[in-house]
Parts: sequence; structure tokens; C-alpha cells
Amino acid sequence: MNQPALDMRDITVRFGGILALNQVSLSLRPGSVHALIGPNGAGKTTLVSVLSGERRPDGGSVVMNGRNIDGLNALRRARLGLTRTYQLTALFPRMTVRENLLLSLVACDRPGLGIADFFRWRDFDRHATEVDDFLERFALRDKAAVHPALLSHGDRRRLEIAMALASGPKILLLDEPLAGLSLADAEALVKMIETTIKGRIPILLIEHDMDAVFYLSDEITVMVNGTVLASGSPAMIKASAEVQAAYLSEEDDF
Ligand SMILES: Nc1ncnc2c1ncn2[C@@H]1O[C@H](COP(=O)(O)OP(=O)(O)OP(=O)(O)O)[C@@H](O)[C@H]1O
Repeated sequence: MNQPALDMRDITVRFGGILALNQVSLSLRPGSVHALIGPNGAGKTTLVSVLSGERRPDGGSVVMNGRNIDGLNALRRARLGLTRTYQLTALFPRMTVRENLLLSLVACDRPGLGIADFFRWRDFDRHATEVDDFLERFALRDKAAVHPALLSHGDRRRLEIAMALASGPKILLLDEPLAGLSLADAEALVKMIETTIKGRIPILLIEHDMDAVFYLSDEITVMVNGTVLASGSPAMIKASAEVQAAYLSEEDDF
């Protein structure tokens, strides 16, 4: 069997007296979409912060494509291609959509490049075709010259995911990509994730939209109170009485 893209073993995190993660283990298989679901406060975002290197766990270890990354900070993990998107979009406000995308592509080629260097060294021509391709695939062509503040929420979210993809990730951690989107925008983004990312880059997906989770995922892990309640195929999770009782029955849209 192929080695996991990410292998988390016994991750434990405490916030004072709160045990946010209690020996959580989870494996992300190469090329798969693995959803992490559970009620508010289950520990999903804390686990993603441990993976991205923003939070040091009190116990446990993380192996990425066979390499132990426990000692690496967030920047070094990002440079290895462990790429996180956030619940709130993080874009460069003074740059246009095209420049934001270009920055991700350029940064992928030159990992040490700072923002100031980028403004001195805009290699528009070399990446023009690639930028156009991203604009097209993420339905942003007519917004290329617009600044992020003038974009709709759906446009901003698509741009952020396009930028994550343009940076050449080996693994994507998508933290509630559909949060706050209209039904139409959410459906469009699910289709884009399916056609442009799924099967190519392994994704750990945190999402409360159960239709999207069950549509996109190859595997689902359910967390409750900082522990793993169940992990398996979407069909197994849907059929689990324990999961129904603890979580899914609470979800209006399921
Ligand atoms: N910085 C912090 N300080 C103290 N407690 C925290 C902190 N961050 C998270 N917690 C607590 O840790 C637990 C797990 O929170 P976490 O945000 O990881 O859950 P979640 O599953 O991502 O929830 P949501 O779906 O609402 O985003 C909760 O009890 C939360 O209150």
C-alpha cells in the first residue's frame, strides 16, 4: 500500500484545563479527499493548526509523505507544500486578482521571494498563460484587473483556492471553503474542487456542508469532543448509528 500523504499519530492539545485534542490519529491517503467533520468545538481547526505548524501539540507526531515534520515550523511546512486555506480569506488587498495569482505562481518558483522583491521583479510574461488558465478555470477572467475588496465573497473564495493551487501544493488543508457562500457559489466551488483538484492533490477538508462533504469525500473522520468517533467511507459514516446519534442528526441540511 502507498504511504500516506499525511499520517497523524496520537495528537494531543490542551488549552489550560481543556483537552482540545485527545490522542487523535488520522491518515490522509495520496490523491484522496478526506473530510473532517464534527460539531462546533470538536477540535477540527485545532488539528489543522497542528498540521500546518501554527500550533505545537502537547503530544503526538505528524509524518508527511514519509518524513517526520514535528520539528518544522509553519513556514518550512508551507515550503514543503503543506498548504492551508482559512475560514476567512487571506488575500493581498493592494494587488489585483491577476497579481495575487501571479504572486502565488512566482513564489512557487522562488520560495525565498519577499513581497518587496515581487514588486521589483514581476515576471508577467513567463507566467501569463498559466495565470490566464487559473482565471479561466476559477471563473475569474472578467475580474482579473479588480482588487479583492471589490470582489464578491464567492469570487474571493475562488481566488483564494486558485492561489493555494497556484503555489504548487503537495497537500491541501481546506478549512471551511464553503462558509458563508450562497448556494450557487457553493455548488460552483464544489464542482471546481472536483474537476481541478480531486484525485491530483490530497485534500483534508473541514466543512459543515454535509451535501458537499458526502459528494466530494473518499473518506470521512468524525470528531466529537477532541476525539475520533468514527472514520471510514461516506457510506459507512452515513450508516453509523453512533455518528447519527452524536452528530449527523443535528445537521439540518443532511
Ligand atoms: N486559543 C484557544 N484557547 C482556548 N481554548 C481554545 C482555543 N482554541 C480552541 N479552543 C477550544 O478547543 C476546543 C476545540 O476547538 P476548535 O476550534 O478546534 O473546534 P472546531 O471543531 O474547529 O469548531 P468549529 O467547527 O466551531 O470551528 C473547543 O473547546 C475550543 O473552545
